[in-house]
Amino acid sequence: MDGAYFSGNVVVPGLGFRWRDLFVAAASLVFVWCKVRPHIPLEIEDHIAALVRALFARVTPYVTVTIDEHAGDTTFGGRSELYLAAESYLGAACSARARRLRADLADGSDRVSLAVGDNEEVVDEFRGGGARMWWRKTAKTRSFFFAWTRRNNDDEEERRAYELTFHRRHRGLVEAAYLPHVLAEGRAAAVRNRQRRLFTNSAGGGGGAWSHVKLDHPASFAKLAMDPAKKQDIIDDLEMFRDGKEYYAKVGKAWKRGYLLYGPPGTGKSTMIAAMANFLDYDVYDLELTAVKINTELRKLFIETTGKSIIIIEDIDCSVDLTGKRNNTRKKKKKQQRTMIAIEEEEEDGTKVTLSGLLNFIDGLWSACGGERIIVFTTNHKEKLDPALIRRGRMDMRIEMSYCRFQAFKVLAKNYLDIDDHELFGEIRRLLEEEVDMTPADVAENLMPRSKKRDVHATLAKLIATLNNTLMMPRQHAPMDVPRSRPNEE
Ligand SMILES: Nc1ncnc2c1ncn2[C@@H]1O[C@H](COP(=O)(O)OP(=O)(O)OP(=O)(O)O)[C@@H](O)[C@H]1O
Ligand SMILES: [Mg+2]
Repeated sequence: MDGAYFSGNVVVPGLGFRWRDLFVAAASLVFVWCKVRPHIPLEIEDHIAALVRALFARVTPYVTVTIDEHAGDTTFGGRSELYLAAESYLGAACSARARRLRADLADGSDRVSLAVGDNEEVVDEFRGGGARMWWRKTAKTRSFFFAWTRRNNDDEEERRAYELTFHRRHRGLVEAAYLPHVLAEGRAAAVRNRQRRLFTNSAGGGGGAWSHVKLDHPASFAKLAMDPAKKQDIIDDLEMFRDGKEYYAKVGKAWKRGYLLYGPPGTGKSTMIAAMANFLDYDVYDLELTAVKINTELRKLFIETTGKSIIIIEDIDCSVDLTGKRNNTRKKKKKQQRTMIAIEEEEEDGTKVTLSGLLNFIDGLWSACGGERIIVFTTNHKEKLDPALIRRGRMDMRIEMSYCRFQAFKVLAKNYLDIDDHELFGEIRRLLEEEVDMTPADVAENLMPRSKKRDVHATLAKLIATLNNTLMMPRQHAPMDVPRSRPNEE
């Protein structure tokens, strides 16, 4: 007759009063509490809550860990890194099970991120359900005034925290494995949600400081016109790097990698860097060396870069004079109108940016400020670079961006005309492979439709005519021409 215990007139076993009385007493308590609560100062309410928790703690086997939003140090704007990681972790791993969520745009991003709402409880099954974790986000308003002043009180301060509750037998597991797991996964989710940024030190920052804009470049490896085998090598190398945290730690190397991209203008060096950043989901720091006056500024800029980033120094041969001899003819080029920085020898007083300063930063310094950074140099004149700058170990991969050959053309034809094959491809192949050096930028320009009505045949015929015209012109070996060669990566 178990069910009879719940009929109102039945006496609660062992206690000597009826269920109905128990129910009325509990309801009265709740009623009184609701009435009185708005008039209780929060400090007292906290004490009552602590008392209730302490009473419960005596009878329950569950342990609760609180992760407060505010932290002592200001690294994350005064917020606790663990709190932020827990927020991202729960948003990614458990929000599907939550019924009350908060949507937000992360830091000027277009991506909406979801977080678990206030006072919502979500359950996380760790180790395939072997350990159950209950998470609750709590938000309390702390006021130093009494409750009747609370509603319109601007001095109110919100205390947010995550409460993690688990069975006490999982205590060791939570400390040793679960919280580190939350931290790592939460950091990774935060990186995925963030708006990537393009930092520059030339605009606004006064040369010695970074300013940033939203990084939103459509480049991708799929759209990059180059030899497919070489492209695959680069993708493999980047993947190895991205997933190589443990490997770098094991061999005792700083988790960084250097790339040198060289080739004539318009062969896709800058496009390749954008594709790399998009592929890896990294930020980009575009370091304008000519805007940096002294080594100490350069050091500061390097230290301020964060992990998961690509630091690029474009046209390195124009930014730093590696021989100390200035070449007057180069001044004609727009980008070479920049002030040259004499770096032949490091100035005694350390007031100039020098080659040795640059090498020091590349080698030593950044290994001390965290990992996961890629540095990319670009140049139109590889032969003019100081061997010290591009030796193995500093530049791990040297990639030649070359004139457009047939395989690269096929990518552009797909991008611009949406075709995989055409009767004119044979002629284009012959011209590009055997006769004419044309940059992918120029080929792409010829493939751009001139009107809404796209005439593929006419466009390809026009490209052939342009290629033939180029063939007619006497070939100039401008100083920036790299010797014609098949794309090959060193
Ligand atoms: N390999 C390529 N694949 C696809 N598009 C390309 C390629 N190379 C050039 N382009 C097109 O040409 C434009 C100019 O290319 P990009 O700026 O990447 O050349 P670059 O090698 O960096 O030149 P520079 O040496 O002058 O800096 C790009 O916006 C892109 O549209
Ligand atoms: Mg470029």
